Amino acid sequence: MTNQAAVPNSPSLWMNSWPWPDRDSHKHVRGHLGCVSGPASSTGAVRLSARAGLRVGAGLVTLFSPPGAVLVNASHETAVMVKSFSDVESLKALACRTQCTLIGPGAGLTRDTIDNTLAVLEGAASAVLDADALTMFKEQPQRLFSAIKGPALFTPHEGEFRRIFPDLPVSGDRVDAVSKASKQSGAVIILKGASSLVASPDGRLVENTHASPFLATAGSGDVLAGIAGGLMAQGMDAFDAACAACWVHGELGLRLGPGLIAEDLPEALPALLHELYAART
Ligand SMILES: NC(=O)C1=CN([C@@H]2O[C@H](COP(=O)(O)OP(=O)(O)OC[C@H]3O[C@@H](n4cnc5c(N)ncnc54)[C@H](OP(=O)(O)O)[C@@H]3O)[C@@H](O)[C@H]2O)[C@@H](O)CC1
Ligand SMILES: Nc1ncnc2c1ncn2[C@@H]1O[C@H](COP(=O)(O)OP(=O)(O)O)[C@@H](O)[C@H]1O
Repeated sequence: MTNQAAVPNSPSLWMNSWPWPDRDSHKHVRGHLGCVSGPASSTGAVRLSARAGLRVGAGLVTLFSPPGAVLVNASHETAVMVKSFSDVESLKALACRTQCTLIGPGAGLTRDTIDNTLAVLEGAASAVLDADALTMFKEQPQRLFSAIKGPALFTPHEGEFRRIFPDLPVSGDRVDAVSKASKQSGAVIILKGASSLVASPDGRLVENTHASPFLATAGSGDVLAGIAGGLMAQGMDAFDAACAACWVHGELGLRLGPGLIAEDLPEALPALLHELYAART
């Protein structure tokens, strides 16, 4: 047991590290987020992440798309860019040009997702792994953990957490489970749920209860991953970005309430960001 108490999440924990642009900032200074698309039939999830990353302030967001999904991605996107990759080497080369690359939402339960996830961890300066990028390592979690070179954030829901940390029961002491998981893997972890826990390998631990049950809707977690990735692309520490993303995501859920769908979340960000910007010290 860790006997560790989680610190309640609040803007005071991360507001001073929020990456606001300077007067002279240009888009390249504001960071480049890459988001890896799945196949043509499942591109929506990662587009939600990309949109959230752009809204939260990344200067550039590019969808890295397999050739067969380029048309569907390009026909949906305007400010988000689309680049094709045909193999792991070309994906790695694209990820190398980002400050953060996100993979997993809608990636698909295929061997390609394993290879692409490893390429992202090798190429990108930092990485966010969600959904299928975690699930696909359920038979070989150590292979995933060994591939982490830089800051990495995992954003599992409980089902995904159980798959890659089968020895750490989340049905019991969640704080203990997520703390150990973070140390075991070397990644910052958001264990999502009605209350979300954020753990860092260095022992930091925060609990976010600032949220709404209306966030329990398809694609909401994809947006959370995109917010965190967008902040990491702008240079925010992975743990601070994870805490900030949980709070902001929760606040959006509280504001939007009944009728909320995932697409609403990135579009509601500007009003909230205006308030945080005005409140900065
Ligand atoms: N718009 C789009 O394109 C969208 C596409 N999406 C994409 O779909 C793919 C599949 O993702 P997914 O999360 O829906 O399914 P999956 O990984 O099979 O896990 C489901 C199983 O896990 C368990 N479980 C336990 N606790 C849980 C919890 N708190 N929350 C949820 N599940 C929990 C539970 O099983 P049980 O514990 O009941 O046995 C449950 O049956 C993935 O690529 C994702 O990105 C989505 O993002 C939606 C929007
Ligand atoms: N009852 C709830 N109260 C508050 N937040 C919730 C609740 N249920 C789910 N959430 C949040 O909604 C998001 C759901 O993410 P996830 O399960 O990955 O869905 P998806 O894969 O559809 O994006 C998480 O951020 C989670 O913390």
